[in-house]
Amino acid sequence: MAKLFRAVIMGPPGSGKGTISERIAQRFGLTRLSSGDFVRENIAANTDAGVLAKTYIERGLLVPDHVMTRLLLPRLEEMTRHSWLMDGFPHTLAQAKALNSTCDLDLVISLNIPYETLKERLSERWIHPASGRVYNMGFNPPHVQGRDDISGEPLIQHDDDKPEALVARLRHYKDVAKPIIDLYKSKGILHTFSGTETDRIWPYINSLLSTKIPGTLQADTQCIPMP
Ligand SMILES: Nc1ncnc2c1ncn2[C@H]1C[C@H](O)[C@@H](COP(=O)(O)OP(=O)(O)OP(=O)(O)O)O1
Ligand SMILES: Nc1nc2c(ncn2[C@@H]2O[C@H](COP(=O)(O)OP(=O)(O)O)[C@@H](O)[C@H]2O)c(=O)[nH]1
Repeated sequence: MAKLFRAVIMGPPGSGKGTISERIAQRFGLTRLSSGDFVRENIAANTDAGVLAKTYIERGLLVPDHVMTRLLLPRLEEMTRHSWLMDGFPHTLAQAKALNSTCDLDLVISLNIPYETLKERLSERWIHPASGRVYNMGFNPPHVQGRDDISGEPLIQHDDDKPEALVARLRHYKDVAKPIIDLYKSKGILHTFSGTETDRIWPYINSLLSTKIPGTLQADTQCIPMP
């Protein structure tokens, strides 16, 4: 039986992880997994891990590694018959190691986007908080200004996306991502894409994945449950 395909997309805030993973999911039929969506779902469902995660998010903090792995790894273990692409996890080396002992990743996409571009994009990013749908007033504006296309509900901007918060977020990303990137590089599965426009990067990602994915989507290799 063909092998399953498991991939991770990494990059600083605003680098296009959400936008590109949506395109990959549509084009290749992978299940798109987003750590932010998992966190929001668990908070909404009041699970133990969700209640705990909320106490950090409310203070503008990242969710600690042990809570994130408790949230995510069981979901991955359920995905035994799916190929997937993960956005937002791992965010730390500890998370990368936990993921490593659960699944063999086939490929990691790392997006390398200049700071000025990130700043511009994030200042124009608007979000529908309930669904996580992302808009950009220049690049992919909503049909009706300030409203989500599907629900019609109001869009919001994250305080985090303001330029004054961005410098610190990017510095933090560089620090935490370096050892993860080194780890994936040493495994030979890292592919880095640089540029200022998603539409120009996309053809390269598309052709890379076309060489890696064909016929790989219906296998039943398994994620091994963590001890
Ligand atoms: N891997 C993770 N480790 C710790 N906390 C996480 C992780 N993934 C998500 N979270 C938490 C902290 C985030 O502020 C929150 C929402 O996640 P997410 O929607 O990915 O954030 P974001 O939209 O600010 O990221 P980005 O700007 O990179 O798109 O969930
Ligand atoms: N102008 C412009 N905006 C883009 C481009 N690619 C993505 N965006 C927008 O930039 C913002 C950040 O993209 P997103 O996919 O959310 O990045 P993430 O934070 O890495 O998940 C969103 O508002 C996107 O709609 C691009 O090529 N040009």
